[in-house]
Amino acid sequence: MTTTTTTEGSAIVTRGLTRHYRGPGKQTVEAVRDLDLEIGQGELVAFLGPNGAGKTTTLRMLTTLVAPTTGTAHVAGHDVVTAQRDVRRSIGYVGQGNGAGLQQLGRDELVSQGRAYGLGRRAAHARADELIDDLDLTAVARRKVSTLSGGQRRRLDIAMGLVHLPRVLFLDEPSTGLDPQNRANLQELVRRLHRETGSTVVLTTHYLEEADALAERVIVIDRGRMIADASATTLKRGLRDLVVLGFDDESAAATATTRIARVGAEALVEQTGSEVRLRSRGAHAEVSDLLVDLAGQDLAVRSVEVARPTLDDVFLELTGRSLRDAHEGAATETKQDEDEVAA
Ligand SMILES: Nc1ncnc2c1ncn2[C@@H]1O[C@H](COP(=O)(O)OP(=O)(O)OP(=O)(O)O)[C@@H](O)[C@H]1O
Repeated sequence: MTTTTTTEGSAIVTRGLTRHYRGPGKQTVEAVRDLDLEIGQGELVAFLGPNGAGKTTTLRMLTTLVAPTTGTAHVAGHDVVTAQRDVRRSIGYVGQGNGAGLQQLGRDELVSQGRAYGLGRRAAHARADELIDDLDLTAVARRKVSTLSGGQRRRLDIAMGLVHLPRVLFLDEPSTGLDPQNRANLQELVRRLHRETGSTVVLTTHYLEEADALAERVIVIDRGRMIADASATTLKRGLRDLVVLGFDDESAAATATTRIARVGAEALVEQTGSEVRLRSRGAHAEVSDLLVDLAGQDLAVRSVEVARPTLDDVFLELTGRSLRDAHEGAATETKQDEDEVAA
């Protein structure tokens, strides 16, 4: 059965999308709560949030792998509950595990995937060769999957997700576990794919830098709820720069902290050893006035660093917690696999 949403041009539309699981002690875990979302054709979107925020559950509902408890979701115009086959035909999904079979050659995996999506033998071979070319997989394609590096396997997984030219590509934490160089390569690959194919790309990440560098739109998720939805630039607009002033020693920094707090031009003064950290809206203008004032007090500033706001600052502003801390805290929680509340 094919259903069509009323929202023209949208790749993804959700209304009140919610998923509960049964957690330890039989209490209900609200993994995703009341998500209203609209993602247009051709957008590149990142779901950003700490461990356990609900990113994977959202992706699994949008890819028909998990049924919503309540609410609705349409992907490429099809209902994820009543038109699962249509949804699956329209999407590519690269999950957190490696999708490729270990003993197969990379190219054979691509061909098998094409066949699984209904391509004829000749078409599946042609598509595999096209992807090998496009994604620079020539060396990878001739080797057994078990011998590939983490970065090579992720690239092969992405190629497998693209075999049937999906309208919407979902990537669940594509660069987790990769070293910085491979992460940068993978991000470049995603950017290029998005540019060249015009597909909608939705990825999850808990790397702030990745969301910042890659996505046109960042949807911040925390504790199952969407708490922000905008471009990284818009999210950071209005937040203060971080200014770190270095002094000769702790006592000079303490005197400077008192002075800065008294002058009151800057906000959130905090001393750590011989450094003073503060937030400033117009760091460049304010800091030069401050340096003149401190020099007038015989307080020599030995170093000045000014950092623009990051997405971590956005998360802190929204939740009162740093994303990095939230991430570590949640990582200690246990997952109760296979103990799901029936939808
Ligand atoms: N199968 C399951 N059974 C019970 N609880 C689950 C299950 N899957 C997820 N959860 C719980 O649902 C919440 C959301 O988990 P989810 O995996 O969606 O988060 P996430 O943002 O993708 O995290 P990560 O970055 O660690 O992948 C967590 O509290 C998690 O423990």
